[in-house]
This record gives sequence, C-alpha cells and structure tokens, in this order.
Amino acid sequence: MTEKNVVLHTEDLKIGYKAKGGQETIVAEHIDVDLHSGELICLLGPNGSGKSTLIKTLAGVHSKLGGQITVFNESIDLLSRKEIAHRLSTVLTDRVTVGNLSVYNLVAFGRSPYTGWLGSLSKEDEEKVRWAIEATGLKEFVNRDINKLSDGELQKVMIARALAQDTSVILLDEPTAHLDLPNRVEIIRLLRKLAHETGKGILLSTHELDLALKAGDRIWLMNREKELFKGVPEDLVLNGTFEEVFKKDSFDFDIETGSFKIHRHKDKIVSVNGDPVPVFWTRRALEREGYRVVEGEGASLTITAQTTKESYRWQINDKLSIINARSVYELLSALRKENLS
Ligand SMILES: Nc1ncnc2c1ncn2[C@@H]1O[C@H](COP(=O)(O)OP(=O)(O)OP(=O)(O)O)[C@@H](O)[C@H]1O
Repeated sequence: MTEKNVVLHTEDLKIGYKAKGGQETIVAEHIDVDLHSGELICLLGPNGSGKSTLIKTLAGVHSKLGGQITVFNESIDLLSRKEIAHRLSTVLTDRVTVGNLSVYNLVAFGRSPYTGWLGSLSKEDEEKVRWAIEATGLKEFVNRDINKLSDGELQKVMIARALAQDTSVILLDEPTAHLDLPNRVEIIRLLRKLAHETGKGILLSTHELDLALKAGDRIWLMNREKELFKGVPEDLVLNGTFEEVFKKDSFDFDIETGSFKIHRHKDKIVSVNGDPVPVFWTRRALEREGYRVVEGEGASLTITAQTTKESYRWQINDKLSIINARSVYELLSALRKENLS
C-alpha cells in the first residue's frame, strides 16, 4: 500500500545490468523510495554511483533486476508504453539524432502520446507546446533547426519537450549539465515552481551539490556501496551522510557553509577580520591556499580586510611586521614570499 499523494513508489528495487550470459552487475539494491505529488527531489551521488541507471529504470526504459516500481499505484510492468507516457516524462542525457527538425516540432513531439506519432495538434496541444517553449526561454529559437543549437539550448529544448508532455511525474537526468549559472538557476526554479504550483512530482539528478541542497525538497543520495539514502537536505548534512558519501582525501565538507573545501593544513592558521564582503572572499582565497581561517584574533598571523572608497585594502600582521596589499593577488604573493603561517 502506498500513501495517497505518492506518484512513484519503489519496493526493494534492484537496479543494474545483465550480461548476455545472464550474469548480473548490481548498481544499487534495496531501494525503497516515494516521490510525492508537489515535490522536487534532487538525486545526488558520485560518478558511477547509479543515478542514470536509476532514472532510466524508473522511467521504464531500462529493465530492473528485481523489486517493484509503481506509478500511481500501478506496477510499471503492467503499463503499456503509451500508458507510461501519459503519466511520466523523461529527459535523458543521450543526444537526439534526428535530422532537419525545428525546435517547435521537437517540443511538439512531447504531445505524441496524445496525438499519435504523426497526429495533428489540437488547439490545446499547441497551447501546451507554446507554453513549454516560453517557460524554458526558447521563444527566439522556435524555428531553428535543432542541429544548429548549442548543447545548452538543446538541453532546454529537451526539457521543453517533457514539459509539453504535461505528465504528473517528470524524471530528468542531469538537466542542467550544459547550462551556464543563470540558466541553471532559472531551470531549477521553473521545475520547483511546477512541482509546487501544479502538483507534479519531479526527480532530477545533478552534480550541483549546492543548488540541490538549496532547491530540493528532499534528496536521494546514492553511494558507490550500492546504497541510497533519502531525507531533507539539511538532515543529510547534519547527520554526516552527505560528507560520508562525497568523502575524498583532499576535500573537507564544511558543515558551516555547506560547501566543499580543499583540505586544510592544520599548522597554517590565520585570523581574518574587517568588512564582511572582502573578509568573505579573502577567506575563500586563504582556504584555497591551505590556511585554516579562524574568527577574531586567535592566531599569530592576522589579516584585516577593509573596504576603501574605490577598492579594498589588506593588512597582514604577523606580530613582527605589517605588510599592506591592494589585491588578493598581492596578499597571497606576500604570504608565499614571507612564508608566513
Ligand atoms: N550498459 C552498461 N552495462 C554495464 N554497466 C554499466 C552500463 N552503463 C553503466 N554501467 C555501470 O553502472 C554504474 C552506474 O552508472 P551510472 O551511469 O548509472 O552512474 P551515474 O551515477 O549516473 O554516473 P555519472 O555521475 O558519472 O553520470 C557504473 O559503474 C557504470 O560503469
């Protein structure tokens, strides 16, 4: 039995690959997850942890190795292609290889579960196609041949096609991989809005940890040990799961800022104080250099970062000398030259 607003549900799902001889390679198993109507879930995990395999399996385009997948309480095994397409749309990473197709026509393919492959579009179909094109910011490309688009533009067209399909469930594999920062933020914001305002259940995989932590209502987190953890982003950070999954020798996950930092040397400690904006960027530069940055006056090496009328100024104080710098470059050069720590 599943909860009322669950649109996609798995029970003891096993995903992976089967060789010709029947030998199984298990990518992940014992997956029990629910996707609810009205929520955006971000699927995270290191390279090769199984995000694409999971999305393809949930979409019914790749066979599961075991367990159950239900879409609106019906087993995916019992649904036809068309029935699946009425409930669920998918954006995968595979590049489309169709010749001479306009952006409009590719997005209009999103309506094919309703119109048939070559069916003509009703007024409602056309409205949905136009809406999807506008929502993804593709209006100026509407007549462009899809072979003449950049990777990022094509990615938006594929998202628009899924939006035009207007299903209750949308699964997207790395939908922002080719997009620049403003477009990434815009697409994630659009997907969040769609989930929250129209009650769709949306799952997207991404490597954008920061964006996922901020935008996902919940996170599914896969590791390389065939496990999947789920929870509200902040809980996964606070209980250490996030750090554990992405652990690398050279990086630390900073629980205070929610970002990864290059490993710090314990013996290089510096105090930074001054105005908040230059302090923030100075801190970043120093951490990249391997310093452990502390608040206030706790270290023998102190840096003061100030905002002046036109620019910024830094002062390095190591108790024996004072050095002034007019840029972060000068500051770092001085620290390296003096070998201060
Ligand atoms: N066709 C295949 N046959 C056998 N193994 C495969 C196949 N495709 C992928 N794999 C393996 O399955 C595992 C999961 O791959 P998958 O592409 O799902 O990971 P991912 O989390 O999406 O990775 P990435 O972040 O690099 O895109 C990997 O070990 C991969 O090598």
